[in-house]
Amino acid sequence: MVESTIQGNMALEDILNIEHLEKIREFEDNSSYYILGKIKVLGDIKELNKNGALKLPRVPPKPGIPIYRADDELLKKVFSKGHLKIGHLVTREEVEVKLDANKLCSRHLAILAMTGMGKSNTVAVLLRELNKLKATVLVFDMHGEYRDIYCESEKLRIHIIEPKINIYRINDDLCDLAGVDAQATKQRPYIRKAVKEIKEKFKESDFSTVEEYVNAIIGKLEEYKIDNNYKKDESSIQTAIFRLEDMLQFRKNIITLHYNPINDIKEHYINIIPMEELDENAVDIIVSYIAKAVLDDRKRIIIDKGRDFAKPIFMIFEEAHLIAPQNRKTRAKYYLSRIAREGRKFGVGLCLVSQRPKTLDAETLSQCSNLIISKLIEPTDQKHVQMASENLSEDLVKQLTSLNIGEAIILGPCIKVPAIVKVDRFDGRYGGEDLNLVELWEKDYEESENLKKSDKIENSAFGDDDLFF
Ligand SMILES: Nc1ncnc2c1ncn2[C@@H]1O[C@H](COP(=O)(O)OP(=O)(O)OP(=O)(O)O)[C@@H](O)[C@H]1O
Repeated sequence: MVESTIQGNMALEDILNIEHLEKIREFEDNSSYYILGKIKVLGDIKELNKNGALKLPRVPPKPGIPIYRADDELLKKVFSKGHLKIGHLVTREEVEVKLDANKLCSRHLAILAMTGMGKSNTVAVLLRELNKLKATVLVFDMHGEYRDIYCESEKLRIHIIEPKINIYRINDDLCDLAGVDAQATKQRPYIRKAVKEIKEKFKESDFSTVEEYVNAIIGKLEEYKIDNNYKKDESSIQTAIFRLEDMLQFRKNIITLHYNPINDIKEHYINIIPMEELDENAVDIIVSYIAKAVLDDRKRIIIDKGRDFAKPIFMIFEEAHLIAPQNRKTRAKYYLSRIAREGRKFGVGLCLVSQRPKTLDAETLSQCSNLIISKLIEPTDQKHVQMASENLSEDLVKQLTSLNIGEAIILGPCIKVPAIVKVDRFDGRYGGEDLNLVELWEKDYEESENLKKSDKIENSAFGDDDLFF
């Protein structure tokens, strides 16, 4: 791979001022210019022909040997043998780049780029390609971008899972879901005590609705309120009751009973969980609840039935820096890093999508061996990614600032050698695309003008006394 080139001219090397330059220019001709290319040896073709792998030769090439432009057929052997058609080499339109789906999903993936550089488009292309492989995918769709995804070339199997949480199955998170302050040292123990006593007395099946269950907890708290032993905490207990009543009122669309998210996941479908209406706290609780349920479920399948019965699943987390932030403890971060460490053995793959890599948890990011990185100009973002991924070399980092929209450096086990790829434009529609504001203004203005005209016509034609009743 030619990493960089410079152009020079021996005759101009020591020029000190413009007059000299003008004089020299009268005599020089094109032959005095030279181009110097810095190359990186990617591997030995003989090995490639033998077993399709690119092995670095032990000995560097001799100085002065001829250099040839690699022909497309050779490049196709390196880049076009995978399962997932993601695009083509940025310098070779005819050389398709196909990624190894096994290595991509089992060794996890991070899709990183500053905003507007094509992350969601890349996700949409991957979803289409994974759908062709009948993959089971679960997308935590923070902006509801993929809810209405539509592809021209491929009938996508899409299943929408409205975010829900079975609050009988959670304990401490119940206080958070109810919005009990993390420092509420009195409310929390009382809620925990009430939940514990209720669960000792009743099974989940004893409650037909989530209201019944929450009101049972509130009933318990009411008992504590009139109990002399807890008199001193009466106001805290009352506040806890208010919080639970608020939860019933404001979170009723996401709290439920008798629900296991695993039963909601359709195998071989792109399962999308639109989370645009949830606040950060609810997102954290739901993402961790589902991520834990998936990991436990896939583990149990392998432990009970063996690897041949594994049900691989690829989970995509948009806005991953909000879910697994670098400097903040969240539930979801704990489960994401567990999946990043253990998921490979149980067929659970992770894809983190972020436009703020420096705020993404470095430990979780470092478990993503595959990277699709588009333009990152923030040096702190670049440094953070480089520290988290040993395969991202200095020379590749230098390329990051010059990438255009839709161009990405792809590296890791999913591709034989790092490459700069022009990602295909998704052939369909997803929610994140840039709006054509001028077109929308024009259309909306015309519609409103036509509306005014038709109102005028209506009024003038009928006038007031002609209205038919
Ligand atoms: N591979 C591509 N080829 C050509 N144009 C692209 C490509 N990917 C994205 N674009 C253009 O860039 C725009 C933004 O793309 P996209 O929504 O994928 O960016 P993004 O990084 O997800 O942005 P955000 O961070 O805001 O979600 C798209 O509307 C499209 O016009």
